[in-house]
Amino acid sequence: MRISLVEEMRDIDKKAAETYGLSTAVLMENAGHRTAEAVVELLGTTVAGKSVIVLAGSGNNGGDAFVAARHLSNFGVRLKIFFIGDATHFSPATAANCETVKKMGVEIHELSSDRTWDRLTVSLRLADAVVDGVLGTGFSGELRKPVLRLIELVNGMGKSVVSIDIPSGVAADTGAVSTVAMQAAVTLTFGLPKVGHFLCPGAALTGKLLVDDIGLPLQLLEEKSIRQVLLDDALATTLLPLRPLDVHKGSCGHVLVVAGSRGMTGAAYLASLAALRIGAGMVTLAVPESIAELMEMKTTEVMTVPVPECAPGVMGGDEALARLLELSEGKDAVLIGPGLGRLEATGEVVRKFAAYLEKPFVLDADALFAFHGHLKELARCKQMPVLTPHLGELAGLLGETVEAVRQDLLKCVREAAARLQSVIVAKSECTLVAYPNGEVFFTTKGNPGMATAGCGDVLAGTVVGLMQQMESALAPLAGVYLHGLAGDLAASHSGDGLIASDVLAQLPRALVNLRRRQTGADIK
Ligand SMILES: NC(=O)C1=CN([C@@H]2O[C@H](COP(=O)(O)OP(=O)(O)OC[C@H]3O[C@@H](n4cnc5c(N)ncnc54)[C@H](O)[C@@H]3O)[C@@H](O)[C@H]2O)[C@@H](O)CC1
Ligand SMILES: [K+]
Repeated sequence: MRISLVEEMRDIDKKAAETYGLSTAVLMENAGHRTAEAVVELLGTTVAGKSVIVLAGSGNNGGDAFVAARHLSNFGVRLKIFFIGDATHFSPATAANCETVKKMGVEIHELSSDRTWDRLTVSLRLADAVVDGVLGTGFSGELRKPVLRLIELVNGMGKSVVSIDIPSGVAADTGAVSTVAMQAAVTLTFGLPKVGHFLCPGAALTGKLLVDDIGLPLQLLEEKSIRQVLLDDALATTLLPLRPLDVHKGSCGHVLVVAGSRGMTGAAYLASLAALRIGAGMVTLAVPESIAELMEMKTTEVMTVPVPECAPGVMGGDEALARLLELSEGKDAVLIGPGLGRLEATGEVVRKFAAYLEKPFVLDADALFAFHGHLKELARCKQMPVLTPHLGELAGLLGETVEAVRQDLLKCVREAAARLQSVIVAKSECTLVAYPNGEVFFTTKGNPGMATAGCGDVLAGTVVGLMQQMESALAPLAGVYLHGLAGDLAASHSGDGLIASDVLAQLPRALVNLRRRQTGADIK
């Protein structure tokens, strides 16, 4: 499924009317009807006699709310509509639907006097649910004062809110909130989900997201010019080919992991084991020579190779580079970075090694730090690098603050992927995988418990471990999906106390889960 920006959704609506003869009135009818059904689903089957407050603004989001009110009234719900805005701005479809509910005798109050605000406060206390049709995708800028007051009032009541299209006050293109926004229990969106449903704070305000096509032609919803794609189960199932019967350890990929320093052996362990656990045939782990023996003891299936040091327990210097170049011969994919340390002598080796590589490789953690102030070198790499930064690392790499990066994360990663000619895996509540051609994949797998040391090392190892098993450019997608799935499986036991080793341990089960989906076998 694609994820749309506001302009793209407007374009779909326009084409629906001009090319397919589908009027706004028809789409609004479907949107409002489905909203009423979503309220019924929330309240349970016996809605007759239940009390619902419908909040309507003067845009088409309000028009959807008037339609929903008509259907809810027909279902026997006790209903009050509170209107905020300027009725002279109604579109013809919104005006017509407002007139219809008025003629049906549904109570409509305009929030223009203290008395109506008082009435709303009392009605909200008694309400079983609230329908939020105040602002949809047409909202921009700072909330106007009366709307801000309304949203604060509703949020303060703690009622179950069904938001139409998007929680009022959330910017649909970014998920940003300027002051406040409605806290929804359920959001019912139309045509395609919007970017703001997936990125925080919008994602946290959306509640359960339902997507309804409201009858829009599939051709419009699958328009290739929409470059945001949801990495859902259906898409993930197509990525990783089944393991051939005559496979051998050489054909599944021999991976080189360049990682670790004194005090950071865990990162090297987690990344190298993750590559094996996701199905790579062999893993060679290159670590600073003084910790090599320790790593030998720590790992069983991983082969350990010592690399010359520039400081105690830290790899670096010309000899280290020579060793890495030699080690990369015959390997299928390379991961550089977890726990390497941030000495300049190490960074120099990382940059020179990356520039030399002509095979798929991942740069993570300290290898990303090595490129601070050297962005042009990234763009000049012979092989397109895969970068796996968390938002702090991404901000550091781009010389921005985390707040600036978060402000419009989609735009930021999309531009960075093009500028750095790299695949960027931006780890967040919704990990984004951005390609230099402008395509960005969103994943909702994973959970807040995974915000813990070492999970990034597991992800980097997962991605590199997949690179020889599939088209290497798609490995970040399969890797992010399987790592998120493993995290969800681990969270079902460990919850917020989850640690990176739990995720590592669940990688094979995530893989089994994916295989069952691919082969149609029962999923447990
Ligand atoms: N064909 C279509 O265009 C369809 C649109 N639909 C609905 O239409 C919505 C989009 O409708 P509109 O483009 O009319 O926009 P909205 O209804 O989202 O919002 C426009 C209204 O918001 C007010 N507003 C904007 N910024 C504000 C601010 N900072 N503070 C306070 N008020 C502000 C404007 O004054 C205007 O009244 C969608 O979200 C969806 O709910 C659905 O009916 C399905 C079909
Ligand atoms: K809304």
